[in-house]
Amino acid sequence: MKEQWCLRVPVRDGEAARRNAIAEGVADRSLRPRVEDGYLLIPVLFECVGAVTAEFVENQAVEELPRHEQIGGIVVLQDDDARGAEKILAARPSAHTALFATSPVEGEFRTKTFKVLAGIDTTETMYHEYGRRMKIDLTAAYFSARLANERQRILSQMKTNEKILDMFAGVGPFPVMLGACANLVIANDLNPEAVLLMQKNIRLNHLTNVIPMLGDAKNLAEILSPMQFDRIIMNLPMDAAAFLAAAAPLTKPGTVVHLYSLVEREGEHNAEIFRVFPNAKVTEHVLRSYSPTSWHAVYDIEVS
Ligand SMILES: C[S@@+](CC[C@H](N)C(=O)[O-])C[C@H]1O[C@@H](n2cnc3c(N)ncnc32)[C@H](O)[C@@H]1O
Repeated sequence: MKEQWCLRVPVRDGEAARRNAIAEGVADRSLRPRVEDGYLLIPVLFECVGAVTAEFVENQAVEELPRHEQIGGIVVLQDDDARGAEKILAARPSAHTALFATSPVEGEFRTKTFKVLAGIDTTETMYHEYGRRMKIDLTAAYFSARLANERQRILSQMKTNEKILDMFAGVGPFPVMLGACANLVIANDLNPEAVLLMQKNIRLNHLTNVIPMLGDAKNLAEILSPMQFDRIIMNLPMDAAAFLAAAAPLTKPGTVVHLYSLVEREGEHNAEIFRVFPNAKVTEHVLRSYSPTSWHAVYDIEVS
């Protein structure tokens, strides 16, 4: 068994990690895990090497490593720490590159710049999420693995034959994840690089009902009317509420709009939501804290 084809986790976390790897579809079940020097080596399918999800990695024991997030084969460190980066790559056989973000998320395309701290000089990787594969390029287009659970929550709410619009689709994580259960997904983004990656991701996942679109969300009603959608995803956390009026003509009674936003108080967007959708049923969920005074929230807006 080649060690670089295995996940290496402390034995005490081994059973949970093995179960996760099987659930994620990355474990090679034809090979038996084995113990070596206090670690459990879990064989990984060849096509999944370098591509385990951030969520999976967060479940592993990482206390002795510098803080980092793993997206496919890339680890992103919180600090500009080249020695720490080498340590992480040595401990994470599934990772090929360690990066440090040299800018915040910025610009219309919500991208970051990165410095390579260790490993292969690339910002591209293959990311796996609940059995789906996605090509990611962290400098070319926005991507975050942190909404993986949120995508499953939406999937679990879907009824059969839904028509879905994703107004800010990026490289397509929501469309790819929801596509197999939908009748049709229209997936729009302003960033041409994101749309190119999204096209690849649609193909990679053999979806024939997801239509990628390059455009400004503010023009979607004009282009897509008289279509009406069962579900609309609005994931532009700094500004999505400003696009509610643009989404409104594409809704009907019963449409559910999922509006993602960074907020500093509960109900921050209620006034805007009720102005555009009077009598809507609105539920707000906290997804995660973003800073000591703000958090990432999703508003589920059921149009009446
Ligand atoms: C926070 S990212 C979300 C991407 C994707 N939904 C995800 O979860 O990974 C926001 C996306 O909106 C796109 N965007 C920004 N302004 C836009 C606009 N006016 N019309 C369409 N897309 C826009 C950006 O290019 C970016 O890909």
